[in-house]
Amino acid sequence: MTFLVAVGQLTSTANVAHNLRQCQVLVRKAVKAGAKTLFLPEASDYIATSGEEGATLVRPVQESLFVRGLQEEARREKLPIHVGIHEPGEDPHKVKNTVIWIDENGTIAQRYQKVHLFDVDIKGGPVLKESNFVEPGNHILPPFETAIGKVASAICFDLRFPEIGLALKRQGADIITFPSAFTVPTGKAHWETLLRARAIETQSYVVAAAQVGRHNEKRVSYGHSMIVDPWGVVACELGDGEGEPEIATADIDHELLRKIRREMPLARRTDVYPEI
Ligand SMILES: O=C(O)CNC(=O)[C@H](CS)NC(=O)CCC(=O)C(=O)O
Repeated sequence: MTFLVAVGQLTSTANVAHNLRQCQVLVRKAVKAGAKTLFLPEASDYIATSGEEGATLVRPVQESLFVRGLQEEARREKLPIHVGIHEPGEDPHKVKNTVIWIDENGTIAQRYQKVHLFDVDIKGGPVLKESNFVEPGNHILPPFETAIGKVASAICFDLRFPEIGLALKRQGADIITFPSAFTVPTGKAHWETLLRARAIETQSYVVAAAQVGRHNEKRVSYGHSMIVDPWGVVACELGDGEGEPEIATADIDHELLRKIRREMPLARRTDVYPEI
């Protein structure tokens, strides 16, 4: 069985209403292309200039015009949407970096909170301290059954930790998602290699919707949203241009998944190293 899916790419800013309109354009394009699910980037609801600005924009999902707008789209188009957002933290000064699965009825059926936070200080490169304004999650979300297969959610910087992908695969994932907002220097150096490595070692589809371009005077994202097949082939990819939000589509082919897993079983030596 084969299912066409779409990754959407946009440039979120601090204007939540505008970001929703951009995502609605992506929904239109995904529907027109015949996609059965739309995957949107990390922080699609907003990318703020500071943690303080973010704190003024974050809303609980029930009160979020962004989330409610996408729930309406999902229900109207019968199109599941996987989208990265922010939610209020337990600490009023912090937020949660989450991704939600809105099913074809418009219901939020799944939710994952990013467990690895991006705290870097690279000489001549990005300086970002996500833990200053984000609370980390403490759980992996077990892969969940959907019409396109078993989907597993991880977010952006989680991509650098093979353990999370391996754990999700062991729990039954067919498709592992990494909604992202990668920086340009780290994206150039590592993005495609990491995504392909995760696909090859888990023998799973990797779906990576990414933010692109200039969000504000401080932040630019790498783009290059892609879907990688379980053999490590880049099945579709977008560029790094700003402007109209764009989608790319690829098939999730369950025959190919089964074939690759059958032909090259990755039997682990858990007597030699720990099981993940
Ligand atoms: O909450 C927001 O506003 C959006 N979140 C992000 O952009 C996050 C945390 S700052 N970005 C990353 O994790 C980039 C990782 C990366 O670039 C790498 O691993 O190289």
